[in-house]
Amino acid sequence: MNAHASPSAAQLDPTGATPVMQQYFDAKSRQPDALVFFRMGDFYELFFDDAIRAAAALGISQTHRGTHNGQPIPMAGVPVHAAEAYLAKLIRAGFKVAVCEQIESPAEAKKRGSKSIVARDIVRVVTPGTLTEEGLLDARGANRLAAVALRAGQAAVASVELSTGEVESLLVAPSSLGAALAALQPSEVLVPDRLFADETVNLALKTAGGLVQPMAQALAEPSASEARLKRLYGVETLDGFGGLAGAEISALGLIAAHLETTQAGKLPVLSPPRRAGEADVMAIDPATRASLEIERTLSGQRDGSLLGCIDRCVTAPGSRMLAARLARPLLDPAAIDQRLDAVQWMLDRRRLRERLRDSLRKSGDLARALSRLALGRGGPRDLGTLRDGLRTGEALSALVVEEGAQLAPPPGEIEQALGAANPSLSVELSGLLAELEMGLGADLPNQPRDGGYVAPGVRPELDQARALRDDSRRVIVELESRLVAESGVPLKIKHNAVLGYFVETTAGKADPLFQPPLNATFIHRQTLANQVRFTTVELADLDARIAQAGERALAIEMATFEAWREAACALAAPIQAAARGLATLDVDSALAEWAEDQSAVRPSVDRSFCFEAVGARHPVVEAAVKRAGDPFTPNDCALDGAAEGYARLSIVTGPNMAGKSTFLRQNAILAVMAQAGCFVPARSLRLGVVDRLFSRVGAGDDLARGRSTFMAEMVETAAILTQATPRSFVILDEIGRGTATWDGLAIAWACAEALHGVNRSRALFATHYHELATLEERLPGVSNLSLRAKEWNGDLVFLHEAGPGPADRSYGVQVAKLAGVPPAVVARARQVLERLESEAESPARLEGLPLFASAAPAPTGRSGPSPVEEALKGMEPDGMSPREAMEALYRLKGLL
Ligand SMILES: Nc1ncnc2c1ncn2[C@@H]1O[C@H](COP(=O)(O)OP(=O)(O)OP(=O)(O)O)[C@@H](O)[C@H]1O
Repeated sequence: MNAHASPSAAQLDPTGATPVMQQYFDAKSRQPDALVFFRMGDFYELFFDDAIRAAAALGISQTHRGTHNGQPIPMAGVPVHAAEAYLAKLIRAGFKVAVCEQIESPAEAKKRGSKSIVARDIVRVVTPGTLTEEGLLDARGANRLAAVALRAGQAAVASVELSTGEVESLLVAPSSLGAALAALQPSEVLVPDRLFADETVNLALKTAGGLVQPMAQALAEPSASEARLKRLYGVETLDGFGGLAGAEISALGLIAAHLETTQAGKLPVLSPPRRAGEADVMAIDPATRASLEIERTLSGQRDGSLLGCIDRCVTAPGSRMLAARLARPLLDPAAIDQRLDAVQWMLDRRRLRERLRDSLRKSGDLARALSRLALGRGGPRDLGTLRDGLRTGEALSALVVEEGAQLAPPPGEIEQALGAANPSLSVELSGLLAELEMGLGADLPNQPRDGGYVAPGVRPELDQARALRDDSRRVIVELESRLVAESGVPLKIKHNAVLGYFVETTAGKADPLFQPPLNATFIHRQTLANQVRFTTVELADLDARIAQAGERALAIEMATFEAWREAACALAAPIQAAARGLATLDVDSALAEWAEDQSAVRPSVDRSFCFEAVGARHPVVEAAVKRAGDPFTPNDCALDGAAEGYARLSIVTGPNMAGKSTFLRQNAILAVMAQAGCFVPARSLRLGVVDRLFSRVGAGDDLARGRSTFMAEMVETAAILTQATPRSFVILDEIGRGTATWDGLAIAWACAEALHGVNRSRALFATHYHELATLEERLPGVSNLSLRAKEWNGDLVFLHEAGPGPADRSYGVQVAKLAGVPPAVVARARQVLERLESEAESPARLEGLPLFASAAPAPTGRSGPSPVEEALKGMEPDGMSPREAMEALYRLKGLL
């Protein structure tokens, strides 16, 4: 990562190292590609190459500690109490960190012999996908560890959200790997070596983002994977998970292997894998997802994305669930209706909704707290989060009853969520809640060893130890005044970690304490520049009693914590269900809140091929336009895949800046929102479910992958033309604009014809090639739409209104003027334009084109294979790179 001269410790010969460094070498050899955080007292130390790399990444100083084989050992360290912030920085910079802890106290080590050093072991390897700490996670964002595997022609994407214990497995066609991964937005992806070497998979991995971890091929082998998976879940057979396919077992097995190493044997509490099929969710490829800015803007921000705009959730788990819904809209109208019923119910009950949301605000992140507890990283504060979450669940059900809303049974989704979140319906959960309510004190520290969190009156032996400790402290105060009175010396009793309790006085006043008779009572301990410290037999005795009582109190607290922790982990499944219930109620009420605010309506989703939007708006652009004090113009859009009621494909024209892109995107976003179960910003929407959504809107250069703008555009267009179905919804913006005019027009023309006649998808096709408007007369399912602008006193006024018919002209020169292009250049452009327009041939020459060019060629009467078939025979798709495949496709097209 950084230039450095020191070799990695993993390559050094450990012979001759001190015993502590032997331990270090041993740890490093087990995690050669991770930075090793080696615990030494209050610091995590890094050595050799790790020290140099970490010091550079963290901006901390690097020093040396002793020598190894005659060379100074580079060292850098971070204090244990501040380690989390440093860890976060290293993980973000792309490092893995192995935490090597002292696993016994120095006193325990001494028992084995005076020369023994404390035992150390790697207790965890921190990677981006295995984070669970609050400080390291984005509260409103998911943090998924994914794995991909391929077996018997099927691909699987498995994922786990370790911080909540959710596991999922998805079986897809290998060509859909990219889309499936993009929907998950993993932080880390595990991939078997062999698959990593595959160019297409590699591309999909790069697009999805996250740290890619190649894994030994052997870890993905069937029997090894199965065994690991059984171990992870503690089951004898995987049958209970409902016939996992081979690829799924491999992918889940990779996750199990990774968790075994990184969690050093501590088992997380995981829910059984939730199976999702490609058939259940709308496929949205990575380019479409990015261009519609569903979860993030093109520059990677949540603010300004669709999610950022509509998210009114009051809890972080709610926001995560909403993000997951938008990432994967559903396909089944009945399932979509269930979600919409729940939003409608919340919308109809404003007062109840407000009270529910107030209550939910106090609920915290139940699932993440539970996960930390299960992994042994949790503390009393996490138990407090469990208590608050369960208490909220109880309060919500009570609220619903209070408001009389249970009289007519709530929709299934609400009823189920309320039931799961309500601990009073389960003896065990209500028992745990009662115990935590009673047992947890007011101050809840992060670490169990900080003590003070078990409430008084819960454990009599704890109360006794505390009383003894506190009583002794009172005796110390008395002792101080007594010693002052007896000695006549102004002294104080103080405490520190090294000496315990001691008597302190200033150097100038200390003399009498060294002289008889006082020296019989005061025993000298330490002389500093300005102070002298003593102890007395009585004080030493009290010190020991206080320390013992304190230790005893802490031991009782830690044992109590452990008992509660175990009780909570034993109830992992119902607690996770309660967490999901609370998140569901948050999402449903937040969507209702947003719908009320934005006058959004319930969409009607069915199995037709219709798309009928009336008075629709783009939620994000509308918000931006309104912030600037302007109104947003709603627009209608009607398409019919069956091309019966309306056209299947609309050619959208209009001047630059007229609102074409906004119009295209808003209709695609409406489909996403409706199928995700949200109300939509429109006066009405009727939608026949969309199986795949494609958007090719203004791609930039993809230099990282060595593609020009035009090449990137064509790759995306090729994907659409090969994958879009009659159920799909396609928006294409200015196809062909990145090349010579006539080439561009020709490509745009051919694509429109293919979409209309071959793919038969519902499509909006924005273009500046006005020649395409003539397609309306040539093809039965094509209509023209345009976004209007008018000239007013020589200036252009945008109406942002979509209406039937093509645009009359481009107004490009007027837009250039609006943009502040110097007047002389604008005037010259006008001259050139007039000249070109007068010379231009009429579109009549297009009339020579054959109708339905994309239809299959007529039979030639020849009996042998066609040139296309011949050429196809000679092709070896498995050995082709995507670019070669594209080129081959063009060659085939050329043969037609
Ligand atoms: N329906 C609308 N109501 C109000 N303002 C709108 C509307 N649609 C778009 N706008 C405004 O117009 C601006 C330009 O819109 P958009 O980018 O969609 O135009 P375009 O026709 O695609 O332009 P170009 O052809 O230059 O790409 C938007 O940023 C927004 O501010």
